[in-house]
Amino acid sequence: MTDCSNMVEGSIAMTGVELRLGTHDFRFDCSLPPGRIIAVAGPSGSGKSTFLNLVAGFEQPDRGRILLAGQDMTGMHPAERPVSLVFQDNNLFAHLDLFTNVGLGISSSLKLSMQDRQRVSEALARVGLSGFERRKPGTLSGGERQRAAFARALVRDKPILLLDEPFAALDPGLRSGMVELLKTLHRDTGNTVLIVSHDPAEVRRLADHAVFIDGGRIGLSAPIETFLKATDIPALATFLQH
Ligand SMILES: Nc1ncnc2c1ncn2[C@@H]1O[C@H](COP(=O)(O)OP(=O)(O)OP(=O)(O)O)[C@@H](O)[C@H]1O
Repeated sequence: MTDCSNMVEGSIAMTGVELRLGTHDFRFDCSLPPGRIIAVAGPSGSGKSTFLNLVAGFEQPDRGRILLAGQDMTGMHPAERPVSLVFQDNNLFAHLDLFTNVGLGISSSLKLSMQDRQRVSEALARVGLSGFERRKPGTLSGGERQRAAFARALVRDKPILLLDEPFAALDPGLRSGMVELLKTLHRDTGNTVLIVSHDPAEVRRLADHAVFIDGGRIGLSAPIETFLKATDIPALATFLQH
């Protein structure tokens, strides 16, 4: 039977991907389901951010191919890929107000049409930040800043959303609110979410599918029910116990 998953918008596949960074070797092969929330877990230094950076295009493989939505994206610049990103430190520009920060998700030169401006306002409303348009990031709480970063990702309207520990800097109460917001946004957009997480409880609450990375290799890529039962992989068993 032919595997058609790569043809679907939002699918992520790596074939024979190899990369060397300093003394570290990475080798990834995977085909991830589109339209799902996919957790990327693993010990510190195992290669989770590197995996995301390869999908985003911030790292280029020495060998192998990266396919997004069925298209070969190997060698392509991050801006050309069907991805948007949210990092732990939200990457907002401190000297620009929220409207402008979110507008940058649409146009780096801030040439915004009336329709674009409408989209910025709608994205801010969707993350609960209506009325915050003229506020600078420094006047916001950590949770509000992270919601603004989500709004910027939303206006980009890309089929794949990459999240590198987006809630790590937030306290537990805010984290759980952000997990619910992410689930709602995912339900509304149907995009593929790839989220690096150190927190097994977060993985359980969020993910449909999970990838476990250990020593620069994928130890397991499986639906969440299988993943949570795979205690025969010692490093995964340790992760799940935390
Ligand atoms: N540009 C680089 N040059 C040399 N080594 C690098 C480079 N980038 C990453 N590494 C190393 O590769 C390994 C994997 O890094 P990576 O950031 O992908 O791990 P991680 O699983 O995301 O870790 P953490 O959970 O601690 O954030 C680390 O040991 C890191 O120091």
